[in-house]
Amino acid sequence: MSTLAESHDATDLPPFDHGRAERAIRELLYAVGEDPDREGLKDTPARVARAYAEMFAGLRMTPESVLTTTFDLGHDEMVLVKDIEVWSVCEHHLVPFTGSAHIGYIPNDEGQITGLSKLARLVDVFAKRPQVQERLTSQIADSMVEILKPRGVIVVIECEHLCMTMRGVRKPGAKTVTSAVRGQLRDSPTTRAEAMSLIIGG
Ligand SMILES: Nc1nc2c(ncn2[C@@H]2O[C@H](COP(=O)(O)OP(=O)(O)OP(=O)(O)O)[C@@H](O)[C@H]2O)c(=O)[nH]1
Ligand SMILES: [Zn+2]
Repeated sequence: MSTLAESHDATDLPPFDHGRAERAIRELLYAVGEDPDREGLKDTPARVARAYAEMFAGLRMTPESVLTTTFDLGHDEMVLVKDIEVWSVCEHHLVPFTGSAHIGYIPNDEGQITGLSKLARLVDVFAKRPQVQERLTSQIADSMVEILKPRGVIVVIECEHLCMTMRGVRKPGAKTVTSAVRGQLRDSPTTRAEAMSLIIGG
């Protein structure tokens, strides 16, 4: 499994190689029996390359670059942002998985908290990469621990994987739920139960 440290190498990556992606898409179109030079497809390799650059933009982003703004509000109790939309790409089939992330944390003793939108941005840093849902979940939790140094973190993600819906086992509606719990939220069943009831409840 890749570690948080690996994700920190993101800024060392060369820029997205549009030419290479376009050549690969042309090849793929030949492989499926299509003619990439026919009218309807002639711009497709370039379009797909641009789409992939966007879908995998998180490879070139770091959690430090988004978890920047912190406020010293002195609030030392749980902060929870629910229902953050997730769009990621399954690294096994390169098709989307989509759903919601719920992120809660208990700030450290100084009550140092981050901007709410930064948590949603953090989801995209790790979602916009070839992913598996388990790693997406733990990378979000571990980067919060490392950067915000909170007393506890809980990340719950629920997604539907198109590789299980549009192909293969074909089970639309099946949802995968993953969680990563760190610090006080892991150690204290009462605090964890409170977080879970906030996530599950209205
Ligand atoms: N644990 C985990 N598995 C995933 C995720 N996304 C896709 N998968 C699974 O990855 C597995 C890949 O299985 P393989 O047998 O190698 O591939 P496959 O023949 O295409 O498998 P099927 O999807 O069952 O047709 C499948 O069971 C997928 O459901 C994920 O985020 N986490
Ligand atoms: Zn898949």
